[in-house]
Parts: sequence; C-alpha cells; structure tokens
Amino acid sequence: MVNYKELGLVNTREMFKKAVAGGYAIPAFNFNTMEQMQAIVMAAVETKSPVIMQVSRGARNYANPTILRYMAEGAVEYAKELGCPNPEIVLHLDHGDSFETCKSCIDMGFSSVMIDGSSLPYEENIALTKKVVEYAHQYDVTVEAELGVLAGVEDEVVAEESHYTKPEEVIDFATRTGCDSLAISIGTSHGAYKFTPDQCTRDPKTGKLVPPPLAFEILHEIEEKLPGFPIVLHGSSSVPQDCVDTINEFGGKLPDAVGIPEEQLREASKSAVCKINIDSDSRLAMTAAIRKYLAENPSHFDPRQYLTPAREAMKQMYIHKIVDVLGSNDKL
Ligand SMILES: O=C(CO)COP(=O)(O)O
Ligand SMILES: O=C[C@H](O)COP(=O)(O)O
Ligand SMILES: [Zn+2]
Ligand SMILES: [Zn+2]
Repeated sequence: MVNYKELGLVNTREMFKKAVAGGYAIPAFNFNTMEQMQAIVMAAVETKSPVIMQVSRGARNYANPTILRYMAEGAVEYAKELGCPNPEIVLHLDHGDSFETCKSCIDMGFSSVMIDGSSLPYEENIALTKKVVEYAHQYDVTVEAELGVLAGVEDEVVAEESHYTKPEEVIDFATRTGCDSLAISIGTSHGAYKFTPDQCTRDPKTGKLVPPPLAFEILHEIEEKLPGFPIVLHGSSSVPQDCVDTINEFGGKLPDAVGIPEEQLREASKSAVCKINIDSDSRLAMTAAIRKYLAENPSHFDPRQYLTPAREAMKQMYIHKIVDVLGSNDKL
C-alpha cells in the first residue's frame, strides 16, 4: 500500500475548484509509453500547467501496471529536473470497470480513479460508484463517475443507442454517490471516427466533413442543477487534419476521420467542464511523425531515430491543447 502523496502526486480536488472558477480546463492525456509520458511532462512544465496523466485498462495490459505507476512517480521527478519545483501531476485511472480495478490502483499510488458504471442500470451505477467513493475517500483519492452513454465505433455503441446525460438525474446521482466529478455525454465519443459521414455536412470549399455541434444546452442545464460541480468530457480529440493527411500521404489509410472542433472545446473549457480527455490526438501525432520519418529515411532502424520526432510532435500537440484550447497554462 502506497499513498500517492508519498510519490509527490496530487488529487483533482483543488485543481478542479480552480479550473471551474478560472474558466479553464485541465488536460487529461492518456499514456502507454515512455515517450508519451516524457512529452506530457515537457509540455506541462514548459507551459506551467497542471496535468492529469491517465492510464486505461488497456494501458495497464500493454505496459504493466507497476511499470506505469513508476513512470508516473518518475514523471514528478522529471518535472522537477526540468525546472518545475512544485509540479501538479495527477495519476488517474481512466474508465475503471470494477471496484477491484479501482482499489488496485488506489493501493498502488493513484491519486484519482474513474469508475465507469455508465453502461449499468442507474441504481447499479450509483451503488458501484458509491462503493468506490467510500474506499477512495479514506485515502483522499478523488473519484470521477459517468452518467450517460457515449456513442462511437470504439465504444461499440451506435448513435441511436447512445444517450445524452439526463440533467434531471445529476443532482440525485452526485448527492447519493459522493463522486468528485462527473463525466457526461453531450455528443463526444472515443477514437478517430467520432461521426459517420452521414452525421456530418461537407464544407463546400474544402470537401472536408463538418461534424454536428455538441449539445451545449444539456451542459448548461447540468451546470444550473449542480453549480460549480466539476464536469468531465471524454472523447475530446480533435483529430487534427494535418496528422490525418500525413498518415494518409505516407502509406496510412484513415479516410474521413473526424473529431471535435477545437472551437467547441475552447467554449466547453470556459464552463464547468474542468477535465478534457485527449488520447487519440496523441496517437495520431505519434503515428504521423513515425510514418513520415520512416518513409523519408528508409535505411534507419534505430527506434530512437523515429521516436525522437514522434515525441516532439506529441509535445507540440500537448502544448497547443494547453495554451490554445484549454487555457490551463501559467497556473503553477
Ligand atoms: O476519452 C478519452 C479517454 O478516456 C479519449 O478520447 P479520444 O479518443 O477522443 O482521445
Ligand atoms: O477510453 C479510451 C481511451 O482512449 C483509452 O483507450 P485504450 O483503452 O485503447 O487504452
Ligand atoms: Zn464510459
Ligand atoms: Zn474516455
């Protein structure tokens, strides 16, 4: 049993309070590899931003839970080495599926966990979330819950089956579970294909897909019901067209990939939305840089050669999100 405070990590409580009051959002970047972790820390230090480093169950399977935990501990030390004496780094479990997964993360030093009971019946979601909250709060670990179902290919949910969060449920849910933040469904979804072409319109000039807007009216209703309560947006990658184009130019095949326009994330950041989850954009930046590098340098085979520009591309992407979209820079 290790408490996150011994590792120099922080929970989300104060961070979210300041973000809601200040009209900005904290970036929550997923990491699976050392290069992603380094790029996240470099970007956060350079921009003086608090940051949430999050680990999915898939990441734990890929990289090993213990290794990821030590990487997060290393991230705190690395931030100090880069010149940030008091970094604010959260180690968060993304989409925890059971009490046991959440407990295992809390016991190994995570400062925040998500329990995703969104696919369960309402009362079961409440019971599971409450159980995780009761355990987590003993160790001052914060808990994110989810209400409403995200659509999208990655979630294997078709648009008709997805449902937006019902504003009339949020007070009851937040009160009875005691959760610290709430992920809601207002039209975002996971992955690089957030909308099918028939859900979009086409820009007559560029021929590019223009996705439908997020349901801001639902977000605003939720804000009215729970004033100041921290709201989380999953599935918030923008799927940068330049990355998609580079991938396609150098042998990839991502036709009609489409994300959430940054303008809408900028607007959301100013509201009670105080955590914005971005994973796919990091994958796209990394893959685009690697494909380009290898196509242009066919004789190179040292991973450090192609992972260096890949890490740099992710770092620039993270900096762009922090400074130009979420507004969490200069907060340390
Ligand atoms: O929500 C996410 C992680 O929980 C990531 O969403 P994206 O697939 O849009 O990056
Ligand atoms: O929720 C989705 C995140 O992007 C994590 O994805 P993953 O489960 O493939 O690691
Ligand atoms: Zn979910
Ligand atoms: Zn998610």
